[in-house]
Amino acid sequence: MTDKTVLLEKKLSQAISARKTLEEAKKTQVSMLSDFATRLSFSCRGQDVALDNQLAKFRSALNKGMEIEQLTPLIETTIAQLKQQEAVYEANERALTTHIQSAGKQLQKLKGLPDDTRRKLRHVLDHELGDIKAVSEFVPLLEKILQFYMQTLQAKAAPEFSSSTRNPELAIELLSLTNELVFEEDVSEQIKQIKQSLSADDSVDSLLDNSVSIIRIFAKSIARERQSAQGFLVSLNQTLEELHKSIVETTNQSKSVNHEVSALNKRIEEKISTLNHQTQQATSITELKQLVDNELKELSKDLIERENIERRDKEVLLQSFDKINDRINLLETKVTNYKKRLNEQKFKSLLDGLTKLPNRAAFDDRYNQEFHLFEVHNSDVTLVVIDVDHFKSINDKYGHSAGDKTLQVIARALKKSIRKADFIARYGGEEFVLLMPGMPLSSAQSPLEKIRNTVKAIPFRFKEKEVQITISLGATQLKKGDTPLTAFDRADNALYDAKNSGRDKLCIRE
Ligand SMILES: Nc1nc2c(ncn2[C@@H]2O[C@H](COP(=O)(O)OP(=O)(O)OP(=O)(O)O)[C@@H](O)[C@H]2O)c(=O)[nH]1
Repeated sequence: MTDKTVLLEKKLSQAISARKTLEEAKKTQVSMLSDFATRLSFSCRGQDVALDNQLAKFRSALNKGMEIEQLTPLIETTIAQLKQQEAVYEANERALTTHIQSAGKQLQKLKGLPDDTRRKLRHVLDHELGDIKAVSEFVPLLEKILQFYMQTLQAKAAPEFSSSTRNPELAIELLSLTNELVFEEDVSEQIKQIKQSLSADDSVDSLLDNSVSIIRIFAKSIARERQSAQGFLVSLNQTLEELHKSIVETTNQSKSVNHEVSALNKRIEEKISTLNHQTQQATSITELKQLVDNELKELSKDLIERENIERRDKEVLLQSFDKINDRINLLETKVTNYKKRLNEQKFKSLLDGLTKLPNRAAFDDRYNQEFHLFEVHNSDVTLVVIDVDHFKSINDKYGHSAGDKTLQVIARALKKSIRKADFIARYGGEEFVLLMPGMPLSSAQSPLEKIRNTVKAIPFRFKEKEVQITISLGATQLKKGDTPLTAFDRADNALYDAKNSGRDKLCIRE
């Protein structure tokens, strides 16, 4: 073997080996490509039956290892089919957007859609829907809209007032209304039970029951009050009529007696004048004596008769006066009784006469209820005792009525400075108490400081002098283990702290 042959052989062997490597590489590439195409075709499966069949043919051709020339027509048909499918996709996407838009708009029109849901829905329709770039992005969006539908359906399906729905604000309002009303003694037990029930159970069902009971009691009490007022007026009228009759009778009696007496007087006068005339005509003492004797007898008869008439008249008059007196006394008793009843009602009333704020009795009632609620719900309740500083000196310097006016102005300012849920009362003298349900002590400090400054800023003017009046406040929060008394004492001690540290201050005791 020549050197040339050896070289040729070596080159041939190298060429064969290179070709093998190339073929192997191509085989791997084709296999990878075919695998990729197969997987891709699988992921498109289920979109369209014709496309599915076409892709199945393509996969089988790849698996059989068909040559590219054989695959080409298959690929071309598949591409055409895919293009068609793409157009269908785009149309579907547009239709989906339109459907979601219109479903969302319908949902927006529904009543009872919760506010938060309405806001989120608007965001989905106005922003998120426009940002969609692939069909798959519709899925979370649709999930969201489905949730909105469910929330709306739930809100609609729930009865507006489920019997177990709770409404503590309404319970408190009913309690304070019940406190402000004045009820008769015989329903006090019933009212007590209603108040207890309002404190213990603030479900709508129980509130409705209690409201109906209160209205019933109130309607009954109004009817009774009206009946009693009517009865009083009828009996007043009757007594006045009887009085009038007695007076008319007495006047008539007096008139007729007067008439009789003046006729008698006339007769007496005539007799005296006749006697006078006859005495002048008499010629002898015996005749005169006889004449005077006779006339005097007649005269004394007339005088006795007049005396009798006058005595009788006096008796009748006295009787009549007694009758009138009795009637007037009766009238007086009736008016006094009625006045007493009105006064009792006023006394029982829970408003303080001077400041028109709830009084101490009203506070005690409310405080006990609030305490009970605190024990049941363990809610935050702040209790504040407020006292006007150096109030005695206002009385001393500017008079008691200036003091009264000051209390009225401060009471009005306090009332205006608190929340609707708060309860303020005049506890006595120059002392006020404030209950702040649902308010933790830590949050109460800022509004209480505001109240202090509001009172301080009131421009009082006495005897042409500007006077600044301040208040001291002691606050605490009801806590576990408290009794109404211990909590109140704590607030009172906080007030002493404020007084002892210079007044015009808010002090707290936890
Ligand atoms: N004008 C008026 N004065 C009242 C009324 N009720 C209580 N007072 C007076 O309020 C004063 C309260 O005085 P004190 O309790 O000594 O307290 P203070 O003088 O305000 O002093 P500090 O509380 O220590 O700042 C007393 O003089 C009472 O007579 C009221 O309804 N009208």
